[in-house]
Amino acid sequence: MSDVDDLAERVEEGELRLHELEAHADEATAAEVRRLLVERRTGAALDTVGDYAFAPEDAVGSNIENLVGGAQVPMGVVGPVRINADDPDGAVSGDKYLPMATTEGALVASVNRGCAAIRAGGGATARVLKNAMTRAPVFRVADVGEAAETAAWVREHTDDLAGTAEATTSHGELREATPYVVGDSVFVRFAYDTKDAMGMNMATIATQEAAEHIEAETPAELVALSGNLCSDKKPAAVNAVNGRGRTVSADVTLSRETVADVLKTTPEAIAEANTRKNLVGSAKAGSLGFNAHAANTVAAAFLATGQDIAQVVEGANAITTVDVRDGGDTLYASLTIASLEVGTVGGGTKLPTQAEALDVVGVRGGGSPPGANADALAEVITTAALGGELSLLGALASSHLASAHEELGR
Ligand SMILES: CC(C)(COP(=O)([O-])OP(=O)([O-])OC[C@H]1O[C@@H](n2cnc3c(N)ncnc32)[C@H](O)[C@@H]1OP(=O)([O-])[O-])[C@@H](O)C(=O)NCCC(=O)NCCSC(=O)C[C@@](C)(O)CC(=O)[O-]
Ligand SMILES: NC(=O)C1=CN([C@@H]2O[C@H](COP(=O)(O)OP(=O)(O)OC[C@H]3O[C@@H](n4cnc5c(N)ncnc54)[C@H](OP(=O)(O)O)[C@@H]3O)[C@@H](O)[C@H]2O)C=CC1
Repeated sequence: MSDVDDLAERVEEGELRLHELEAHADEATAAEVRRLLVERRTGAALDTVGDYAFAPEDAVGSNIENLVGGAQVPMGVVGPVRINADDPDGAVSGDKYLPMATTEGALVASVNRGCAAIRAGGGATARVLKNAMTRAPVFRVADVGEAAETAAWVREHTDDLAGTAEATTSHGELREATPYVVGDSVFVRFAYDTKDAMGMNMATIATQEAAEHIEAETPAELVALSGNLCSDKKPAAVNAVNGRGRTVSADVTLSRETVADVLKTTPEAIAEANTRKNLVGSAKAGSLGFNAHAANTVAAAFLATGQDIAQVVEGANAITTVDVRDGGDTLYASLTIASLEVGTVGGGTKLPTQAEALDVVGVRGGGSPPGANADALAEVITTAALGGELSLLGALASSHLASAHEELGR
């Protein structure tokens, strides 16, 4: 009997649990045993799932549990994204390609068209305006008096809390610790500069120590290390207003000719579509996203480059503005993403296809100075997403959305 059959039988007999296989076999064999068992129990064939390119030992223990194989998503590329041309003040300058992984036909073509328009306009300007990954524990106190006492202590001891939190990391820096009181609950929203890491593990580990410091010095007792005022992976106005991860803005000015040649419409039609759709429509919908589809570029770039895909929720907190200028000769457009949570170290960024995708952008690993690579990635994603906004607004304004998806998307 092979190792695989023997281990599968031990699981069937209840001697081993599915997640205990790595204690008895290497990671590749453990995954093979799981595929066999899942195939037997469900009738599914997992031949393609089992045909994956990463080394299982690189993923098990840091990226995945109960590994069975790999999910493959087609990857395309857009660009070049022309950004901060001859402008040394941005985190990135020049022409960059951006890999995008998606199954939505017409998406890459659309973002690519927007990038062509941006190039024709001489390129976009982009800036990271804030870098603040947050974690907000919730504490229990007896009453409002104790809550006020705790909040005051936090406000007066931010430097002490920074010392405690930063002892857990050689890269993270505590920027803010903002208390919020709701009756007998106290929340403290810790915000860190996490350099090139997206920073959720880093911030969580640092905040555990800081929370224990608060418990030692105040009447507060920790209830939950994440009290949802962070706010991670849930739609939340706090992120849209205060930012989370990188807050990034990009803008471009296009000539009337470029709008006509590349986007097949006029500046006025794009501006009207933006106002009625992205502003009025979003307001009527009660949306946090005053944009057309920023999440499309964010999600596809996140999948390609090893980001935490659930944080597309925050990446959709974006506002698109459009303005007809110079008496109708030009179209000004901007996209501001309030909470774009990206890293070039940590998480999924070390896996092979993801690392290669980061190489395409030129931002694999730690930057010089630390934080520079994640800032650059944030600027490139935001600029490409601005291209996506221009292209979709153009398609809507010229009634090309349905036909484009008939042709490329089904
Ligand atoms: C499909 C296009 C781009 C055609 O657009 P077009 O203007 O007919 O294309 P073109 O052949 O004239 O080419 C113009 C440029 O587009 C790019 N381009 C053109 N074709 C390709 C291609 N095959 N592959 C790669 N790039 C392509 C390329 O950059 C090209 O320039 P060139 O390089 O040739 O100098 C256009 O009609 C379009 O963008 N439509 C909109 C589609 C779109 O934005 N879909 C997004 C997803 S919709 C969604 O998920 C969200 C939604 C809609 O529900 C949100 C909401 O509620 O609004
Ligand atoms: N714990 C949680 O609550 C949550 C976790 N996640 C997951 O967290 C992971 C991402 O967390 P994250 O903290 O980014 O990654 P990691 O946990 O992988 O940690 C990254 C570490 O890399 C080190 N590092 C080396 N070079 C640099 C550099 N140039 N800049 C910054 N750090 C550097 C830092 O170590 P050092 O700190 O020692 O300096 C840093 O803590 C993802 O897998 C995500 O899915 C997502 C949501 C919530």
